[in-house]
Amino acid sequence: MKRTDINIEIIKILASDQTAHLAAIEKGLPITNQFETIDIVVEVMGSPEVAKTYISQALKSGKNVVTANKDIIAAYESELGKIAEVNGKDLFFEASVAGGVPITRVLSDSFVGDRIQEINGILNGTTNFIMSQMYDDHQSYQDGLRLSQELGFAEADPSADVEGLDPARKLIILMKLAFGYTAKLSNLTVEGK
Ligand SMILES: NC(=O)C1=CN([C@@H]2O[C@H](COP(=O)(O)OP(=O)(O)OC[C@H]3O[C@@H](n4cnc5c(N)ncnc54)[C@H](OP(=O)(O)O)[C@@H]3O)[C@@H](O)[C@H]2O)C=CC1
Ligand SMILES: N[C@@H](CC=O)C(=O)O
Repeated sequence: MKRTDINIEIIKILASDQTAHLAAIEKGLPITNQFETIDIVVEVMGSPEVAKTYISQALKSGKNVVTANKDIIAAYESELGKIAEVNGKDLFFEASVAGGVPITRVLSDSFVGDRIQEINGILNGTTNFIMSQMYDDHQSYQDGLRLSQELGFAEADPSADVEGLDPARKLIILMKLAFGYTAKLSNLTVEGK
């Protein structure tokens, strides 16, 4: 974090099951099961329902939460946002959509006085990568998908990527931020392989 002058120090890593991490603890990693001692919860588990419960409980317990979970944010941002507000905490989710750009903070802060007409972009890296592999390198679809999994672009279950659900969820998040419109997945026409 040189350019921001912010020093982030990871003091503790929360893991409920200590026995699963004995080797890491022996190596000196600061793993704890004392939830009360954590200030900021970073949720990058990806398990939709469990993660929603954890995020909600974390906010209610007075923790700020950062999540990359677009499934949760697309479906429950309003609900979780209210919980954050009531508890005087922050819920940030920049990595949930185009984190490398980035866009969520720009939409909610920098463009707050602007009227946005439309949003265009490639919202799924996996399918974009697969198609580039097929077109540029004449790879098969399966090889492109396997490589995208090996490189970590694809979700743990890549069906959300290749069936179009992943970009649809990202679009829902962007629509809320850009137009104040809360869409449901069932409102969208989604196509994929
Ligand atoms: N991959 C990417 O480029 C991007 C991913 N995201 C989002 O980030 C999140 C994580 O994605 P990704 O890193 O690819 O996923 P991975 O599956 O690679 O990693 C998920 C991690 O969470 C752990 N985990 C899963 N369930 C639980 C649980 N119930 N309790 C504790 N730990 C758990 C897994 O542990 P174990 O391996 O032991 O099961 C694993 O270490 C998802 O919400 C995804 O949509 C967002 C933007 C980009
Ligand atoms: N699986 C996603 C990862 C980032 O959101 C993608 O391919 O875009």
